[in-house]
Amino acid sequence: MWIKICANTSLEDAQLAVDAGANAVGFVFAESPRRVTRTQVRAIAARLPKNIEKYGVFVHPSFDEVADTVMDCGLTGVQLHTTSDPALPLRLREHFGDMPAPKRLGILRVLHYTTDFDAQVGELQPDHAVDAVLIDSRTAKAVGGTGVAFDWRAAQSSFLRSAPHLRLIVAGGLRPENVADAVYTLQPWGVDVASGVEAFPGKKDPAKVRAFVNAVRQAAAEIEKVKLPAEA
Ligand SMILES: O=C(O)c1ccccc1N[C@@H]1O[C@H](COP(=O)(O)O)[C@@H](O)[C@H]1O
Repeated sequence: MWIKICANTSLEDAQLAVDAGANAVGFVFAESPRRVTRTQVRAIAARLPKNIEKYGVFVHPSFDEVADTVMDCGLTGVQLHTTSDPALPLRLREHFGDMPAPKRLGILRVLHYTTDFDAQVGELQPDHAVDAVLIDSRTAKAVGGTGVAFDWRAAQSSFLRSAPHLRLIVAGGLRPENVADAVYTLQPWGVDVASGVEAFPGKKDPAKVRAFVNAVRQAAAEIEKVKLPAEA
């Protein structure tokens, strides 16, 4: 299972995620207590292993903002929250190329789990520009980094009904104590966490980061064990 530890603000925290066994680290370029600058991320990303995926998180970004930041910071992926331009993923895919990993720019489109989830999935452009859909919660104040979980049980049937063809990444209010339950309930392709592994906003807690990754790996292994040979 793919694991991203998001909203890192220092090399120490990003390296902690790498050492704990995460597949990807993320950096928030949007309004947030965890916001970082391009200068910071360029310096951090250059010191991380080549094989760790490095995602930039953007809210309502322009094409130029995303494309310039990818090049400037050496990002390998982007996470697009609430964009008013539905064609943005396709424009980015055309710009960066439709090659296979590891050269491919990862594009994650964020949807919020609300009662109109099915409609949101229906509005996704069927252009194959998006590699995975990240399902998050939102509050009146924030579109990400909320620390609030959505109703996984209710979401499960929506996912099966409207998004069985999509790679799903679950986010929103995940913590070391509840992530296994989310994995068992939703059986996603990946998980993502920001505030749930922090000591305080903008600073990761090493014990929480390790416990989170271990809990996901263990839950994913349990799921594999009960799969029929044909499904595995
Ligand atoms: O982390 C933030 O502050 C943030 C701000 C604006 C957009 C996205 C943000 N983070 C993303 O939010 C989700 C879940 O966060 P949490 O685990 O509930 O705190 C995650 O995908 C982060 O990438």
